[in-house]
Amino acid sequence: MSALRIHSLFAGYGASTVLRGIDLTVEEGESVALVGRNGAGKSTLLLSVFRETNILSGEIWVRDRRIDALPGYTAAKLGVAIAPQGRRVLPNLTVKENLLLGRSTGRAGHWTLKTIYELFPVLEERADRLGTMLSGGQQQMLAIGRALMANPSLILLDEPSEGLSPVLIDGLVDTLNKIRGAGTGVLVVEQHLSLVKRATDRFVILAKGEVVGSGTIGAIGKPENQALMAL
Ligand SMILES: Nc1ncnc2c1ncn2[C@@H]1O[C@H](COP(=O)(O)OP(=O)(O)OP(=O)(O)O)[C@@H](O)[C@H]1O
Repeated sequence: MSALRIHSLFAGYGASTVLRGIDLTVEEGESVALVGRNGAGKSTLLLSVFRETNILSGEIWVRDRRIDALPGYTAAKLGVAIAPQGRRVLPNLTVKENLLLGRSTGRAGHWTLKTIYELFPVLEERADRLGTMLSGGQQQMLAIGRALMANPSLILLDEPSEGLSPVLIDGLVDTLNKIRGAGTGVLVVEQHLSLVKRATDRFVILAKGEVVGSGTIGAIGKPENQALMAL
């Protein structure tokens, strides 16, 4: 059974339609990169899973449940977590409190404070500091850690490398591979092709709200795919 299946999805904001007939599937434990230019609709697609957009038609399934007409939190209840773009660390909470917040919507499983601290030791060192006192890279770790605390079967990551230095991007590659190794599915919006090449199985290219290409990750550098990514 697929972790996520989106079929012929049309969605947008208010009167504007952004996504035009999207088909996309992520299998259990699979790691998929969603690529394409700014404004292609990648974030809109992730947000649609939580009904934070205006869904016009089409279907969204999480495993065997169709959720496109159910409340936005349904995806979370069924085991999908999101680390949204811009990190959204809660300003008045400590690092530890931010992490525990992630657990409140989730299930039991591999990811606990202990395993998150093993993944990101710096978060344990700074557990009692306010989340907003962390550096950009550390806030990114916190956002990912908070999403993992829900023990999702699928995690959606929106541009996790945004603002990270090359060294931190290497760390992010390791993190994504550890998440995959723990059996958690990944759908990651990402512009850094060097990152997705090292940490995902497959790619899907979005342009102007449509899927225009896809393939196994080894083919992402082919000229025809580069051309589709520039559309
Ligand atoms: N809250 C919103 N209200 C209205 N339009 C929006 C909103 N958010 C995004 N859009 C529009 O939807 C389109 C797709 O944006 P989206 O953020 O999904 O693209 P993206 O592929 O994630 O690109 P980026 O990398 O820039 O985030 C753009 O034209 C954008 O201006």
